[in-house]
Amino acid sequence: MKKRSAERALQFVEEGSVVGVGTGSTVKYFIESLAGWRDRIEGAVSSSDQSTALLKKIGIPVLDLNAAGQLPLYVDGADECDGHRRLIKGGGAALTREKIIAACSQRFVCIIDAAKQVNVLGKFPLPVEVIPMARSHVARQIAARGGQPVWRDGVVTDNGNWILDVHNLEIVDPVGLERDLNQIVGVVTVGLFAARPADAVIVDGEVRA
Ligand SMILES: O=C(CO)[C@H](O)[C@H](O)COP(=O)(O)O
Repeated sequence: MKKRSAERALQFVEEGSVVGVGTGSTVKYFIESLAGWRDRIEGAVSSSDQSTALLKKIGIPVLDLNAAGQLPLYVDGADECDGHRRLIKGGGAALTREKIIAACSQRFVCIIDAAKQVNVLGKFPLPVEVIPMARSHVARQIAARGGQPVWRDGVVTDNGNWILDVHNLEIVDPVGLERDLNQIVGVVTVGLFAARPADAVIVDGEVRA
């Protein structure tokens, strides 16, 4: 189902464009299908070292976002998706670059399988990227808000930071929580994509606008 969603996303790719590419096992299928478009796109902007390596392997030029400017399309997976196309992302620890590329893209197409769909976000632990020296401070602030932060020990993001996975959250106000957690000193990025949700979601190969 992940592969079907990934392949369907090709219909959004524009001839001669630069494509924003996310991270994860679903995106891996998208990158594989993008191989057929190698000569029809200018290149890709990648959200992680992992995706960069895969893109280069199939001969797609990886461009710097600052040089590429605004992108017509960003394709990425998600860990959870609600009925308003709001997402939890960051299971692969690439949330910061993913959020930056999403912010720079006209259309964000999210590719998932049906198991990722939820009514209320929060069953999947919410990833929060933190500056290493602020880990305990951020954890205390999150605990004071009722969350249960767990350090993803041993994981260092592509930006050299650490991840806290926050359990026990029933996220009834995703935009409010995203804004609130963003205010905590030491937080780099919250894995809630609510203020800027996806524009379209492909579930099991079916487009849901
Ligand atoms: O946010 C992500 C990486 O940071 C991924 O999109 C998310 O974890 C989904 O991954 P997968 O497609 O492997 O299920």
